[in-house]
Amino acid sequence: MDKIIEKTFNDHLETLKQTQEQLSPAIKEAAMQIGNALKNNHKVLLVGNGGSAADAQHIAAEFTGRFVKERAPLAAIALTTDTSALTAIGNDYGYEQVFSRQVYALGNAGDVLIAISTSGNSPSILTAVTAAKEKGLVTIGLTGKDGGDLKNRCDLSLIVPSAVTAHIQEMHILIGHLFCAYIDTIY
Ligand SMILES: O=C(CO)[C@@H](O)[C@H](O)[C@H](O)[C@H](O)COP(=O)(O)O
Ligand SMILES: [Zn+2]
Repeated sequence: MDKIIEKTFNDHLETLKQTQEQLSPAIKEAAMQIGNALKNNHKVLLVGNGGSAADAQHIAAEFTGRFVKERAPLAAIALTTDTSALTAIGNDYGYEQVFSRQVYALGNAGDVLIAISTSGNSPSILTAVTAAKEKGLVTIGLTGKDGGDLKNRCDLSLIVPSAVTAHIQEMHILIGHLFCAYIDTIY
């Protein structure tokens, strides 16, 4: 176990360093797009599966609640939380459409979709991005590995330089917190 702990910390630190070096400008750009949308009375939608669903919810809650600063509540919704919508859409149309149908229903031009997928290949995430593009949303992909299909479908793709799902997720939540830190500076 000692070896596992040491290796995991070291891998995490290496991923952290590479992510800072490679993604800092893209993180800033994405944060500014989100801030711009919110300032123009648009909202942020978030999607993800498994651990990334938890990340989507975590980030949405920082916006509607607060991150660090006491500021106005901001419009963000994780499309991963409504079990009635998820089970109805999944049951009637197939799991691939659980997020896309909600994006068609709730998304408006100028809103932002944050699509979180470590592989960049989850069909439910790819269809959500397709729906978002059709409706004129700004699409930001948080991914990893080789970026998968998500890489070329989003307006902005932040590809964490790691092949390990857990470390990619660890960077995604850090990136989410950086979005929140930027938003705190403009409100
Ligand atoms: O948290 C983990 C693994 O660390 C899992 O729950 C993981 O999120 C799930 O297997 C997801 O279905 C993976 O999907 P994706 O990140 O490739 O889109
Ligand atoms: Zn996980």
